[in-house]
Amino acid sequence: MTALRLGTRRSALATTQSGWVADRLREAGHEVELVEITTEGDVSGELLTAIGGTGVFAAAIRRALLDGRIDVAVHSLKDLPTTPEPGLVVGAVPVREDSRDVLVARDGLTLGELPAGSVVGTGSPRRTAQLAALGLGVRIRPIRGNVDTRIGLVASGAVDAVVLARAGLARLGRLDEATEVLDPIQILPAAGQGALAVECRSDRHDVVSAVSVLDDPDTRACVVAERSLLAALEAGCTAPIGALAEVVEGDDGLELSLRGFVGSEDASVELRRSLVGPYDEPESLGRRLAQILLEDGAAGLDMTDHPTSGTGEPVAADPEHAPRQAPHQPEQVS
Ligand SMILES: NCc1[nH]cc(CCC(=O)O)c1CC(=O)O
Repeated sequence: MTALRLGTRRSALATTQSGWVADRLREAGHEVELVEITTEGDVSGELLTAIGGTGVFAAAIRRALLDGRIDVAVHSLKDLPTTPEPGLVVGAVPVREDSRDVLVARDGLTLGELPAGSVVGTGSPRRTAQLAALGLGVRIRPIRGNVDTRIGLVASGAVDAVVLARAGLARLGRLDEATEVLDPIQILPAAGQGALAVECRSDRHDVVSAVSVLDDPDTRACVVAERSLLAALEAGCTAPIGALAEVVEGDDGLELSLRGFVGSEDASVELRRSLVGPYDEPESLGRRLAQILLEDGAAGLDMTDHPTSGTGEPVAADPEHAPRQAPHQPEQVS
């Protein structure tokens, strides 16, 4: 096999993630060449929920795979639509980072220490709905932009705090800027958060076999359960849904524990349920938990992708706040 062409977006997070996968493949004896891909989400300044959700990032990369311009693509799993793409396969789900969200607040504050009326920036309906459900009296301001931009909004005083994925900060080496790790009891992460998907063409058996060494079965089982929950709720990737699966020790060996949150951004609905099931049936576990959530009240909610309805003016990705990256490289909503 000649060098594997690994497609990557140009953002700091994307290149870090792709670089990590490239290094693992090189360790396994493969030659790897990085190929840069620009996506619609990278060039538009719109709120992501307004331009069709996070799928815009995955779509351009998937086209490059299908066209044969690249052999391998690395996605943040939480940004990958649950609908399978014909002709493509997730060849590996590497071991995942800590899946939790973190708070980055002014003056080292925690969520509980933020005074009522504080402004929390997030473009994620999932984070908005769960923050609202906590009843803290904070105001949500919709924002977008890459990690650097979002942290910059706290530094400049535009917002009092932002909520980010811990995994993103960890990969960028900026974990020390988090002021609190948010317990999933309060804020459940997005399905697949902290995990990567290594995607390739299903007819390229040489590539499928090369990337398979990166697969972590426990992580794969967990993210399959989480994504099955999302799919069974027929929810878009920007829906106000949280999901977290963990491998637990059962009476007869390993089992999967799955927790789910479904809510609305105005906190009029907030549902949390959990279920434990067999390790080797993650898909059914997700479907069964979705059924319970639907029966208990999620059925009436609109969970298709829709523009987020925060309480303040959107704060666009401001180039001034992102000195270390070009302004057209925002991260996705989640
Ligand atoms: N929503 C965009 C996005 N996609 C993946 C990550 C971080 C890494 C991950 O969750 O795997 C982030 C940043 C964030 O939500 O703060």
